[in-house]
Amino acid sequence: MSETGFLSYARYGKDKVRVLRVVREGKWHHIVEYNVQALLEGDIETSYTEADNSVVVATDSIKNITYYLAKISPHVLVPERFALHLATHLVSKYAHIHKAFVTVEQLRWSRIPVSGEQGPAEHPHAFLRDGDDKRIVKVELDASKGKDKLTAKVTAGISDLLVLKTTESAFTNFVRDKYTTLVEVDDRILSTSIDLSYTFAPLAISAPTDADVEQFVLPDIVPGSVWDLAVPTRARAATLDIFASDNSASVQATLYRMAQRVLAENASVLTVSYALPNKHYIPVDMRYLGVENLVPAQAEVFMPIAAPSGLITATIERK
Ligand SMILES: O=c1[nH]c(=O)c2[nH]c(=O)[nH]c2[nH]1
Repeated sequence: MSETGFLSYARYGKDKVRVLRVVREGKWHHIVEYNVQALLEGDIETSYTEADNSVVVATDSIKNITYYLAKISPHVLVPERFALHLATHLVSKYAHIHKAFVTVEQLRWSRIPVSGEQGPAEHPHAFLRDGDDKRIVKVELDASKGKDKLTAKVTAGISDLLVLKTTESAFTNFVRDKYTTLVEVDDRILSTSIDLSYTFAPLAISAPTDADVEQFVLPDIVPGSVWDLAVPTRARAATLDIFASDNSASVQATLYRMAQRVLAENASVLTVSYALPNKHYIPVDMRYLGVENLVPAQAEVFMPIAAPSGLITATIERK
């Protein structure tokens, strides 16, 4: 077969591996629910170019490894640590695999509040989905300089955090020309579904051999580091706080303030990126009924517009 193209990029693996893990600590049960994507790169070209499956770790096996690690990993309750453990095992186990790309999406489960004997309490084993936003962790593990010289790039963040405010959002002074129909408003509904991601400096990881996969030792949980669970908590709180309290001149300006706050509060974070769709809510024109509903600060009935939406994105880097 004469070939006109060459393989310039190849990466494969399993997507949407759904797993719920229960950790029992006496009567207190802890859970995490993850959607995992685990992709591999390495000496796999011939599987594409020569139909050579001898270099293919089946995606079914990658799924099985994901469940095995969910069972045995001491790091399973922390998505950054679980993703790193899984990625490290994948590149350590297979000599011809040089990079692993693991994305863990964590769904929200919080303890159901109950009335305890001494007042409000949290239930030890009953949970509630208290939001559609997810915690997202991406690990890119690079073993191309040797299996004992691993470096990991860790990105973490949030997706689908849906918010809305009913005032303290304006949009004025934008370009006006023959294409402009939008009117300036000093008061509007602002709603967005927040996607946030933040990065850390690359980490050097000492790899386990296959034999000690269960004893994988990760770096210590240093306050402010990638392992510090206060980082995701603070980043989410800062994002919500700025969204609520900023007197917004635009999505762009509010985004920038959110990112500055996340950088200021988390010394180990190097870059902060947001993708903010501007989910428009349009005041309904009822003048044909003699009803006023168009004065921005007084409008009461709005039509949510599913599409199109604005989409405002940016990355802010530490100086
Ligand atoms: O905050 C906004 N930024 C924009 O860039 C934009 N464009 C638009 O039509 N409305 C808005 N709102």
